Amino acid sequence: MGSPVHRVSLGDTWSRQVHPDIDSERCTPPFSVERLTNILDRGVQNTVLRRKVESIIQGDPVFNLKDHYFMTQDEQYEAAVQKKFHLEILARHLGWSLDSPERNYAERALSGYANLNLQGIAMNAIRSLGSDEQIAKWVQLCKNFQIIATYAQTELGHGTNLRGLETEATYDAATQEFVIHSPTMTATKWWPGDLGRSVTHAVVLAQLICSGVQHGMHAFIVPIRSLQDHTPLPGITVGDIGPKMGLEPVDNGFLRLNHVRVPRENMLSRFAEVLPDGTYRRLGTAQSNYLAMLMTRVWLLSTGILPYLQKSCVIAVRYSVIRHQSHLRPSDPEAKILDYQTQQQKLLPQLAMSYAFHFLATSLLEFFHSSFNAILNRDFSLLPELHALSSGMKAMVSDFCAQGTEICRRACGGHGYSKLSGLPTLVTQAIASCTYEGENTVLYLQLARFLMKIYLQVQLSPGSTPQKPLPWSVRYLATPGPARCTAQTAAHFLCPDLYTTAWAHVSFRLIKDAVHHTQTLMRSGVDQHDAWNQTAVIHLQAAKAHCYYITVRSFKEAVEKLDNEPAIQQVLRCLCDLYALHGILTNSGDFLHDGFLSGAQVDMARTAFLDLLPLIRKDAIFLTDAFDFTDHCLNSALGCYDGHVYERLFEWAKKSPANNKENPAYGKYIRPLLQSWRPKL
Ligand SMILES: CCCCCCCCCCCCCCCC(=O)SCCNC(=O)CCNC(=O)[C@H](O)C(C)(C)COP(=O)(O)OP(=O)(O)OC[C@H]1O[C@@H](n2cnc3c(N)ncnc32)[C@H](O)[C@@H]1OP(=O)(O)O
Ligand SMILES: Cc1cc2nc3c(=O)[nH]c(=O)nc-3n(C[C@H](O)[C@H](O)[C@H](O)COP(=O)(O)OP(=O)(O)OC[C@H]3O[C@@H](n4cnc5c(N)ncnc54)[C@H](O)[C@@H]3O)c2cc1C
Repeated sequence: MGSPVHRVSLGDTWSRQVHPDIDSERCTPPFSVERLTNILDRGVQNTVLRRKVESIIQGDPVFNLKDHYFMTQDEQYEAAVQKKFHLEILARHLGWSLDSPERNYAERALSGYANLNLQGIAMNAIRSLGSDEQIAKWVQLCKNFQIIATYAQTELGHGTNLRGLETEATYDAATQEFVIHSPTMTATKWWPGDLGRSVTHAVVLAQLICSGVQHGMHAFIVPIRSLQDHTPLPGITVGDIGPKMGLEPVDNGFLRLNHVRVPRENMLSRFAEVLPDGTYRRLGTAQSNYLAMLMTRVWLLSTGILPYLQKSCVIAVRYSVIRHQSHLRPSDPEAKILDYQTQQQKLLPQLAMSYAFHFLATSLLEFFHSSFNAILNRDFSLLPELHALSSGMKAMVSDFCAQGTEICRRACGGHGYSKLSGLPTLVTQAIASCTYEGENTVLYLQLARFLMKIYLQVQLSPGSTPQKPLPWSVRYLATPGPARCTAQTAAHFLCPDLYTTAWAHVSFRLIKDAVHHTQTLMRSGVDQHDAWNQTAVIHLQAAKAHCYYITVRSFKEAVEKLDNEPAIQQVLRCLCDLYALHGILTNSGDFLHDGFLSGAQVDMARTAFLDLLPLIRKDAIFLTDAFDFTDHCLNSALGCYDGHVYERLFEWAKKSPANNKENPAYGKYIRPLLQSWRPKL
């Protein structure tokens, strides 16, 4: 086991002793939690390094998070910049370069509490859209924090429809400059993170116009604020967009550009360039400039989105073995709430999802890394699949993480509503990820469009070997499986091949149905675009099923690779079973629709699912400990490693400014109100 001292980090006196209710859960680990942590970290050396970095972070008073929940938005913003600044100084001192593992671990430990993260997304844009010279120049400036940048694409009027963006970049051959301009109110850039009060530069996405001809969305590096005194530069109107649902430390901003001139070299030109005389040369495809979003979507899955669900699981599961409420049997002492089947049914599928998405994000990242260099060298053959898959997976993971964090929050009853639990912050962070970096419905529909194309391609040449092999994620569309599920007992549903086949079947059928509906409409004379719109809900359902199938398959394959870790393989197998069956049960209509499953088989699947709950329940604390989040990073009164929920909640509440100053409302209103009746008493 890893040293608990590493995890018990808040320095509270009672932390030295772990609460007996959580201690007893950790008595006899059936597998090595430490090994599982190493697997999640992708190597023991990474675990060692991560912990070293986390100890440095949590030992430094500037990174203390204790007062965070009592801060105003303004204070949270300032504290988040302070942390970023301090991290930068520390990193220079310790030699942690911006892309180093140490730096990533430090960011993970401070996730949500330090800002200026759009610097990373702007760098993604420069790395994917810039020429080698531009990368060398601008990435270096960003890395050194000589400039602070954001990615400014979304406008007041358009976020999804990128062809509708109104910001203009008109080339002036006389001066060899672009004139960047917001021609209308709705062209105002709206939402970019760190823009409101912090950045000096923005990667601005604008419609390129050369000699009166529009060439679509291109990226331009635009200075926003003076590097001397941080005042907005001439022609720039910039500010904060005001209060939001969450993400208080981030200053999301607006930006209006009034004929701002930037040199020709500031257009990112890997996939398109403008020659000095104004000649436009396209070097990629019309969508090449969308590459920055694709890269960020893949990157965000494991760094920015999944941790919200994992942390929520840690907090809710730990709390659920401390919290006692009511009695399982009248004569028994009050039960731990995690012993109620309904509590297990809420939390354990979320835990299973946390693992499923970890392996999914890992395989997507590997796919991305293996194809990125080819794309940069203008080999776009893998791009359609990568775009479709990353769009669908970003939508699915953020959707489920948003639902899952909220399920965890509600599973903690009243205390889950307290910000001190950490859960409300995690919920609002996860919810934001359903919208940013592509609104989820829109992203699912991108995947659906790809699936329809592949399906039609397969149908055109049924049985024959296609000229080039189908992309790996959709190969199952060429080989439909059995029309009926063969399961005859509940135990049969614990077979990974059986439930993976079931998911492939449902996904295949929904894609087929969606395409069939679209084509029927088109054959009846409905125009192609209307037909798509009138069947979009069905296509959406198909895309979701495909995503579920891919997740089940990647989880199954990841577990199969763990042959040399039989104990861990066994527990992860249970989680994989639970994940697949939970999906079947919550979408049972789709499996019953064409008789693939009978009602009796759904009952069997439910029995298998319910039987898994107590098995996983006994390992639940180990499975959450394995994520190895420090108490500092969880920043939750409910979720600390030591289980001292009530003491911590009480101590933290006592620190509230409301308890430490005179009540201004008393003198002004409460006393006069109470006293207004006095003469009559
Ligand atoms: C370490 C710890 C750190 C912690 C760290 C946490 C930090 C937490 C910070 C959070 C930070 C948030 C940061 C948010 C930052 C923003 O939110 S930035 C703004 C992001 N905005 C978006 O994502 C907009 C989403 N929308 C889109 O991308 C486009 O509208 C769509 C959906 C792709 C559609 O575009 P369109 O031009 O209408 O294209 P469309 O006609 O649908 O498609 C044309 C063809 O191009 C293809 N295509 C479209 N896109 C692509 C593409 N990318 N590649 C290839 N082909 C493509 C289509 O498949 C289609 O192919 P065919 O079917 O024709 O063969
Ligand atoms: C917290 C946060 C941070 C952000 N950070 C940044 C940033 O740093 N930089 C940046 O540039 N942007 C940023 N954004 C903006 C974000 O990327 C956009 O909000 C997002 O892409 C969605 O665009 P939209 O707001 O225009 O929504 P819309 O596209 O207007 O969506 C509204 C509704 O219309 C539906 N809809 C739209 N188009 C279609 C369609 N074709 N088919 C079917 N339904 C459709 C959607 O499904 C949705 O239900 C951020 C947003 C948030 C919330």
